[in-house]
Amino acid sequence: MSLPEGRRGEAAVGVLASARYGKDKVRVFRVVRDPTSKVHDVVEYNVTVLVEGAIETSYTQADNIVVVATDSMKNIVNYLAKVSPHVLDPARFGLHLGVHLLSRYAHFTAAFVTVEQLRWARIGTGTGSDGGAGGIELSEHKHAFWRDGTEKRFVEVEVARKRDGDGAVARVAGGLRDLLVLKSTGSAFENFVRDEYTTLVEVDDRIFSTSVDLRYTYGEVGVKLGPRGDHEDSEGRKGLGVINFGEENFDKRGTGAVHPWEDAKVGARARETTLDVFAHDESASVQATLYKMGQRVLAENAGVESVGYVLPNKHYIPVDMKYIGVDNTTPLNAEVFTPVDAPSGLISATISRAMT
Ligand SMILES: O=c1[nH]c(=O)c2[nH]c(=O)[nH]c2[nH]1
Repeated sequence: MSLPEGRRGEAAVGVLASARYGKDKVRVFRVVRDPTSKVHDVVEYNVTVLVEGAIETSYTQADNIVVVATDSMKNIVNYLAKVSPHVLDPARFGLHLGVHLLSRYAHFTAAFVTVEQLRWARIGTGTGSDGGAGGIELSEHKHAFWRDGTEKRFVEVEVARKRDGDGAVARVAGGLRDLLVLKSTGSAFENFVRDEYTTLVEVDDRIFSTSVDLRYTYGEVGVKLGPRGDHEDSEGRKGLGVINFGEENFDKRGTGAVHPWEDAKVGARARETTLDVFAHDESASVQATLYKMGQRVLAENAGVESVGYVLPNKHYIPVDMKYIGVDNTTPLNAEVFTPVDAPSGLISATISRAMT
């Protein structure tokens, strides 16, 4: 078999095995105003959009005719943030973006969209500023928000064109990153391997702190693609109408009771469950607590197929005060700790739904 040619006509030593491109870290903020109630909803996203398809020649032949500029992809993210009815829901917005990219550009075979959501929470009206909801049943401010921690929710959407015929399949994963938690008891670590390398003492009571990264996956769903070209809805908005999350746009094959576009519920439930297990488990180890979290998330969310956690074990070391005659190391006397940035343990696992 002849090798492809390199730049100066010599035989290339490599072949393009895979190629994917797009825009990373598209920062977008959207406000949705209700003109009647004057209540505003806001979202802030970091969006990544990547595509695959008939783009090889842009790499191998320097042929940009197949390239939709990454700058245009950024524009598409902003445009859909303006016109998509799904913009307030990261999973639906990600699906809309993926479906729109394949509907609009026939030579793309797959789109990979990640939507990371930053936490803007309403300021409670109890904080006493004007603009509060006053007499109506709303205890939170209509248009003032605060950044509720560094935790982020994310959704990863892959929309892949079916090889035969119309439509595409969507694979969706959701989760959260950087949820920092700590408990000051209810955690032990005993009966581990003791050998010539062991210095760690066994403890039946310790501080347990971790920064939760959670990622869960849904079963594949069928998706309809919109008309090719500049599809417009009745009000002339391009890109709308290709997805509406009604039954007619999705087939449920491979999913259970929960669909990926219901991710808002699943994400909130998985977060609550993670916090609940963390708080209440009499932890024998990070590993054992992680496993219980995964089991609960699977049990409570029928459409979820697998749950993965990455849990750093953020060590808090009791300060040795024997030099001054003070006991700060035996379990009940350990009160002053040094939080250790590095090294940390790193415990991860994925729990998949058992085949029945
Ligand atoms: O929960 C734990 N799991 C480990 O594997 C481990 N290793 C260690 O030093 N401390 C801990 N804690």
